[in-house]
Amino acid sequence: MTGYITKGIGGFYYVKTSEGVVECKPRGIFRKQKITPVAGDVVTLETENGGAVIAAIAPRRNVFVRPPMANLDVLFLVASTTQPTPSTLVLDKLSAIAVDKGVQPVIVCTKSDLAEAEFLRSAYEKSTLPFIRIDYATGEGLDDIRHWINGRLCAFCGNSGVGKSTLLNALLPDVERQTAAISQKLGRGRHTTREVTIFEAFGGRIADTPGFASLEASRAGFIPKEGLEHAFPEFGPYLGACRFTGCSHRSEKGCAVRAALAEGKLSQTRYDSYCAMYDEVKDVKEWQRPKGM
Ligand SMILES: Nc1nc2c(ncn2[C@@H]2O[C@H](COP(=O)(O)OP(=O)(O)OP(=O)(O)O)[C@@H](O)[C@H]2O)c(=O)[nH]1
Ligand SMILES: [Zn+2]
Repeated sequence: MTGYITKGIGGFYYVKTSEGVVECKPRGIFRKQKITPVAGDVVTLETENGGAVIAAIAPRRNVFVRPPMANLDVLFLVASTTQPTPSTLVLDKLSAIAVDKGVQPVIVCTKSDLAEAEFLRSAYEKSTLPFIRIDYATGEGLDDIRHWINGRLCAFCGNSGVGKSTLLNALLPDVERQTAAISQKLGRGRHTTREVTIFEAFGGRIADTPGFASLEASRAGFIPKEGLEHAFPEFGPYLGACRFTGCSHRSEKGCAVRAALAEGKLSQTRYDSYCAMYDEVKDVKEWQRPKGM
């Protein structure tokens, strides 16, 4: 029997299969191999001593350590127009890590009733990142989010106070009922919201990830300087067209990326974020790079 892990608590895992949610433990072999199953993992279950055990974990498309989850398709980067003030650098760092891990970032702008969304919209207009403006008065943007969720495993991340819970509740008014239903099945009295929990909704899956509230780019991933240009997908058409191979796109003559920027084909804030990220990693030596990210 196969399924995917919806939640893991205290060494137990809850696996959604075609026959419902099954509580199980991983086989001892995983501990020996130092592999920890995480929410989102696709697993094969077998019966051992009358109980279900995780016998195999399918190869992961990607994995995050904090919050622990695997096989993410879409990361919604939630930013508010104000309160808190948005930072394109933070958004660009997180989106770069997402792209580097093969996750589609989608920028979601909240609190459009409190301040203009124009600053954020124009920052992403020349990027390839989808930009969704939410307006609860008209319902604008909510269908776009539902479309992105359809058929995919998604998570929401953003600073405290940007409006993630508000958005989730607007999308899924019965979220509390679902949470209750799932925790009842979990039994054992372990009712906690600290763990990643995956819900099914809108033809896809949403990971409720408390940890993504404080997702810190520096902990979530490390992109070496050679990889950085690929984490800004809109640079793609210009890569390889620079005069010098190995061009860092900062000050070299004949740089096609800078030419595109000068022609207004690229966003200045995105380019500035690229340069800031490049500066942060340019002197990090091979042996100093964080492992396992
Ligand atoms: N005016 C306005 N207020 C909003 C909007 N979205 C959220 N808020 C308010 O902003 C505050 C924070 O919203 P939350 O949904 O709790 O934010 P969060 O991102 O879940 O915050 P954490 O739980 O701390 O991570 C609440 O008082 C919300 O009512 C919006 O679109 N417009
Ligand atoms: Zn260049």
